[in-house]
Amino acid sequence: MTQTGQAPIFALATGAGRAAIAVLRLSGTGTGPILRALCGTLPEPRQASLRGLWRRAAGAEPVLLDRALVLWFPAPRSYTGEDSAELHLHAGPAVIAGVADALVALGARPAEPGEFTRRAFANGRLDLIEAEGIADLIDAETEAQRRQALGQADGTLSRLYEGWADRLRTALAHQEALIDFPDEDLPPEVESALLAELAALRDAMRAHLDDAGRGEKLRRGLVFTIVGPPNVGKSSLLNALAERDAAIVSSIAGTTRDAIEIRVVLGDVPVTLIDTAGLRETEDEIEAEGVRRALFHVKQADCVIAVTDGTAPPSDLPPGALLVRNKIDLAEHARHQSPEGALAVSVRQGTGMDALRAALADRARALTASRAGPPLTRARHRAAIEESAGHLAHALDMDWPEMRGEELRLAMRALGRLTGRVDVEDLLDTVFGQFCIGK
Ligand SMILES: Nc1nc2c(ncn2[C@@H]2O[C@H](COP(=O)(O)OP(=O)(O)OP(=O)(O)O)[C@@H](O)[C@H]2O)c(=O)[nH]1
Ligand SMILES: [K+]
Ligand SMILES: [Mg+2]
Repeated sequence: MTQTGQAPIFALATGAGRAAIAVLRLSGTGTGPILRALCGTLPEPRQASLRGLWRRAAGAEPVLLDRALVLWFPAPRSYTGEDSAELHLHAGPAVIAGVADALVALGARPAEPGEFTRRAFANGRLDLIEAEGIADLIDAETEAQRRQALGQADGTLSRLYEGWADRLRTALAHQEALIDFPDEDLPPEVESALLAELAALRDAMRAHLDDAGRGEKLRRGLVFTIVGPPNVGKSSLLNALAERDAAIVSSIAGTTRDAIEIRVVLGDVPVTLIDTAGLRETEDEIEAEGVRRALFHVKQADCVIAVTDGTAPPSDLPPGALLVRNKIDLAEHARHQSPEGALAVSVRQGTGMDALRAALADRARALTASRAGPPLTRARHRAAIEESAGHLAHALDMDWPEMRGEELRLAMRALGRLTGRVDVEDLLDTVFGQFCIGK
């Protein structure tokens, strides 16, 4: 990883679309001279200064492109750790294009997605876990997601993993002492303390892994699938929760065929709510495909909302399904007994809907609320920690010190890949490719 000498890159840091201001970011060797060519003099470091931005071509009159606030961040005190700048332009497309052209003429090139953050990583400004936290912060839609992402971006999660890596390093040093001085009279406590520490570390990792994917679910959002027999009011329920007519409702059984997905926020967690075809035996080929899709979405769901109108709920409901008995406004349905634990509602009249919304929000929170400590948030982290814990478990099974040492080294490596300390070149494209351009 190179520390310096990176070519200058630029990108819009703000989104596309009509706006008052567009922030253009510039970073890399040569940012200073480019800025000077563009606006005459370098502003004071880290102070917003109003400057005219000029295009100067040989043999032509200089052209004023915009008057903009310019910020100059000399290395290393910048996001990337390189010489960087921000241009706060008027956000018109012609202004942005004109300045971009001028930057290209001055030797800069448009940035790849995530390239600024990748440089920040290369310059040791943040580790991989923190970089992923920044990507999540950009994507966070709810307060709960924001909190989790910030805990990762600000290093809380990295400190947990670094703490394990430090303990492992110490354990490895003790193990090596046992290998190097087999005949010395090392007190027997050294080995027993080492084994106890390895077991404690393995258990800490397992406890962190064994969290039912809470952090990963909060990051991604949840899937709640609505199922039930035809005509019980599944689509009506989806529309009520979405507060719009997303799905067709009719008195004809078999109305819904394709699964219909909408995004809602329940309990401060983004949830994809899926309405499905009514479950029944059918000769109709299209409806049968709808039923097949419904069952697929039941399998994928974090929570199944099983709707009935007082008739028997679908058999084979997954454990934890939320039972909803609809149409209690109708006399012929009101006399049915609610299945145990079912919420009785009338989607049409709104009866019981607040209780149902509250129950769904509770469910969403329960599936995602972190327990002790910062949660695991990505499959990449899970894989590395599983690998590390696996090597620790092997190490504990080994009687030969050399083999135990080898397992400990492998456990270290897996942890090192987490924060990006070792062996990560092949990972970088995957991690940074997920970023938007300009970050
Ligand atoms: N009386 C009453 N009718 C309702 C209620 N909820 C839905 N309905 C009616 O029940 C009928 C079926 O509603 P849908 O929402 O299409 O039912 P569905 O379960 O999606 O039906 P399929 O997609 O065909 O499986 C419609 O005529 C709705 O207006 C309710 O709470 N009370
Ligand atoms: K229907
Ligand atoms: Mg329907």
